Amino acid sequence: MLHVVLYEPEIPPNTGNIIRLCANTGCQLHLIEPLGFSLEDKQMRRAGLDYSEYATVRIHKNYQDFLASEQPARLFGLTTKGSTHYHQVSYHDGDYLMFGPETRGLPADIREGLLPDHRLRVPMQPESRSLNLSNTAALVVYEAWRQLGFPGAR
Ligand SMILES: C[S@@+](CC[C@H](N)C(=O)[O-])C[C@H]1O[C@@H](n2cnc3c(N)ncnc32)[C@H](O)[C@@H]1O
Repeated sequence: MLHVVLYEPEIPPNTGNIIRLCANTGCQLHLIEPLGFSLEDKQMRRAGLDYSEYATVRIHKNYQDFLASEQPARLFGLTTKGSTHYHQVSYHDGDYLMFGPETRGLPADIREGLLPDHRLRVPMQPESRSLNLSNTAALVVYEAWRQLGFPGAR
């Protein structure tokens, strides 16, 4: 199983999209607090998620708690400051794919704590600043799931 990690997400509809993405691709979703909203938020409810989709979500109090409880063997961080392109990685079952908050991205200390070749970037035009969080998650999750042979898909 692949794992998706949202570090301190801020915008409810992005997290709603990613909950659905994880439910559809069989990923475990980890949300690292503080969240910029409540999971009961009206905008989250508007995403129309059902109970089984929420079942993919695990909440962690902070990054240290996440590391201590999950002990990820391989943790990748998606960052506009990454040097490896996301499609050049050979993904493994059990990999963790972490994404930063919408307005700030992953903090420098967390980025720098990752192996340099685990800091992944999605190619963009030179003048572009960043992609939308949930679009980025969809690209990377589908690339990793594709490489694994779409396990569990029909
Ligand atoms: C809206 S972006 C954050 C923008 C922030 N100013 C930055 O430069 O990281 C939210 C998250 O989406 C992901 N993201 C967006 N565009 C990306 C790209 N081109 N390459 C890798 N990750 C990207 C990252 O995880 C980022 O933390």
